[in-house]
Amino acid sequence: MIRLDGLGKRYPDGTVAVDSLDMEVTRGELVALVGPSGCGKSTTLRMVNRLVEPTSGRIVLDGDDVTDVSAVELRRRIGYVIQQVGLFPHLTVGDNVATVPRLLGWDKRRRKERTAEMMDLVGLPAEKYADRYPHELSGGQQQRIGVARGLAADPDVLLMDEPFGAVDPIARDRLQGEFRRIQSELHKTVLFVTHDIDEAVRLADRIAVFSEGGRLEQLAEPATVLGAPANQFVADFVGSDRGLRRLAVQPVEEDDLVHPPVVRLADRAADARRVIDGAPEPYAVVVDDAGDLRGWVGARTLEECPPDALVEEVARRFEETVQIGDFLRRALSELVQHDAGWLPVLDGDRFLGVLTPDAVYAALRRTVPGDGGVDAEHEAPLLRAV
Ligand SMILES: Nc1ncnc2c1ncn2[C@@H]1O[C@H](COP(=O)(O)OP(=O)(O)OP(=O)(O)O)[C@@H](O)[C@H]1O
Repeated sequence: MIRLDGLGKRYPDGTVAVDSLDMEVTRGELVALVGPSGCGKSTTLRMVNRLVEPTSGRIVLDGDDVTDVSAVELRRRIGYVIQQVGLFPHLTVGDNVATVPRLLGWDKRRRKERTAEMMDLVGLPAEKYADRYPHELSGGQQQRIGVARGLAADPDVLLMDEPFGAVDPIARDRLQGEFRRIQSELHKTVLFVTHDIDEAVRLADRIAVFSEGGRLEQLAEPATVLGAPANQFVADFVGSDRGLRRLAVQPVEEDDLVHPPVVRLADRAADARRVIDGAPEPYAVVVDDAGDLRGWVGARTLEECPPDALVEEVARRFEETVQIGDFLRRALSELVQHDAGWLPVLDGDRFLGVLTPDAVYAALRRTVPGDGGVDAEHEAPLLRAV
């Protein structure tokens, strides 16, 4: 979808903002560009829509070299959302959203319909907000209108430069969540500049880590960048708490699970007790005949009830469960919140096993595909701190 071929920018004063960048972004993918200040992220982005002219290399968009495409045509194909410029203060919010459709000569009715659709998408209905002026919106609302404006002409590609940079952390968190939802509906091809590694981890399909001079140090999925940084630069950039960050991107997998004794609803208490006897922990998980989770039962309860009582009569419900594939962060947060030693993991209703704090720790230490960068010894102390 977007291919950068030996792309470079040397500013007239001799500053090499981007050296020779090769990179591909596939259709529907969101790639976050991260790196220290001044490493050429914004320059890279602005070369894609030709706000900055490259001094070397090519940008190929869906097979077309974009230097051969007119600026108007580019604007239709590429949406642009930025933090700094914001909205035109003298235009209403509705007119701001309709900026590109107006430039493209859409008629009034089509513009109005599209504006209403985009404003709904970002949760600010046109009836209420379209006639306001930007200063009559909160910072977070303005950012949302920025996103609506970027999407208004239904571009294939969206370039976003610190789009949520100017709002407080809570509004930022909400905007990120909303943008994830929008992206899961629209599947735009997105290049997203951020200095916030957590934002990149949360939103990106892949993260591109740049160093000075627009050098690409690693381009990989968030879990790989955090779990197997390509080199010391990337490891330092993503930070010493990357072990914790991995919680947000690493899913619970079957191999992580511990398998306690399992009893059935119709088992007798005495039989269930015998099943628990040999186990390291004094409890069993209770399932029905279909293997669906129905609760748990402790050894003491089974001892105290009549031996021919049914498990069904004494089983207790779990307060929380997680699904296979949920992220470890959710699992760990449930374990901590309920002060639980174990958390059942389900596939739909079917019981698969339990996750313990030790199992979460082991899962975080699991090597990720593409390992071979910074070695495991380097990583172990970081994870031990989790
Ligand atoms: N018009 C310009 N003339 C000269 N140098 C420039 C110009 N614009 C940017 N630069 C330089 O190019 C380099 C890359 O800048 P760029 O804005 O792309 O970095 P960035 O990674 O987006 O930084 P930040 O995270 O601070 O926004 C910097 O050294 C910057 O000073």
